Amino acid sequence: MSLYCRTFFRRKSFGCYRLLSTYVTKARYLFELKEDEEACRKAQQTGVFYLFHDLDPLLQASGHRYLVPRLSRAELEGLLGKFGQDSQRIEDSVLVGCSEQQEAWFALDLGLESVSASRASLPKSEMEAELGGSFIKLRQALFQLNSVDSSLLFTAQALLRWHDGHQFCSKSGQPTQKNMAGSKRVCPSSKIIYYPQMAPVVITLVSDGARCLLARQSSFPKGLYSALAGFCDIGESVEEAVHREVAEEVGLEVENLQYSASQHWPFPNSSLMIACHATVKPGHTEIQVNLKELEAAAWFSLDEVTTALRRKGSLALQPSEASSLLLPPKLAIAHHLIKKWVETLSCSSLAA
Ligand SMILES: NC(=O)C1=CN([C@@H]2O[C@H](COP(=O)(O)OP(=O)(O)OC[C@H]3O[C@@H](n4cnc5c(N)ncnc54)[C@H](OP(=O)(O)O)[C@@H]3O)[C@@H](O)[C@H]2O)C=CC1
Ligand SMILES: [Mg+2]
Repeated sequence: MSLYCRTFFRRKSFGCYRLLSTYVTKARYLFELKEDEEACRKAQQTGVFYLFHDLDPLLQASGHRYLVPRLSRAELEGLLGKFGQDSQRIEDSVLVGCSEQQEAWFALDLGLESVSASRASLPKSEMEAELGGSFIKLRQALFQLNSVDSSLLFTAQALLRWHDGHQFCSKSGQPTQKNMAGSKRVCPSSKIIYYPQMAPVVITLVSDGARCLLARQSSFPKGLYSALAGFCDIGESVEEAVHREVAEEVGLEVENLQYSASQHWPFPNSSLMIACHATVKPGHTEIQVNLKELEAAAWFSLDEVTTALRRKGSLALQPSEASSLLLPPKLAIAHHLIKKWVETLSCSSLAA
């Protein structure tokens, strides 16, 4: 019995430690798969595979929802055989997680061409017919997926996209090689190791104590307003990025920064969203919108925001509501920032 299994069973007998020990066991197993090529190759024999085609995940419609099918190794080999591919192609997969029982989960894109290994894109519609599903844009499928599936597919897509864009070393120009798990790429010539990257982005909900500041870009759906967001510049701390972005976008100075939460966000590439609350200095609330960045920005009252939060299916409005304020969907961290602000303000006004 391996060290990991022993830990799992010993801790399992103490009910309250079960969750922690399962989590630790999984984390250590995934670490092992990233570090040990043979262990990862072995895990590919018993693991399951999520399929993508040109970064679009394979989904199956079930009523108004989408299910995310997974293929066993044998099913995947059978599929590849039908398209004249051997099982070597499975080594293009990237590790995206594992179950509590240490079944490893991989993602494999059969639509992207691998330049260095000269692997061709497999025909999309023939594969869909074979698999009884469709490769659908993740943005389009987002609202029909449950949160666990969407988070897994976000991760898988981000990792596959990163590998697709890093097939060559930027110093030597030579092809880079993926490790088995897909947690890095190495250039055999320059010896440079490349790791998957995320761009840090700060997102801030600014309040003046009674109202919150929301803004929109011209690309947003009509009526949609969100918190202020912006990419961190190189060399900046999160605090510096928040101060700069708010100043750049709406011409205000903020104080009382409070970290709230974070989120991986896949659009347009991989970002790490760092969400904060902040307030403006008393009396300094006049907005000066930077029209190069935003279409509009305004202060919204607790009532206006509460009403908008209550609105169901917020991105599909009735004609009578066409001029109403719309807020970001639940899966966006901006939604949670706004909801938290409403809850905090509502509690403090009740207590007063
Ligand atoms: N999950 C959520 O709740 C929310 C997520 N977001 C996300 O936050 C991100 C930032 O928001 P946004 O207001 O657009 O950002 P910014 O205010 O920083 O403006 C975007 C511009 O920054 C430049 N830029 C600088 N660094 C990067 C980089 N690493 N990647 C891409 N562009 C960069 C680009 O300009 P140029 O191309 O001209 O060089 C881009 O057009 C977006 O990806 C957006 O999807 C935003 C709001 C809510
Ligand atoms: Mg911005």
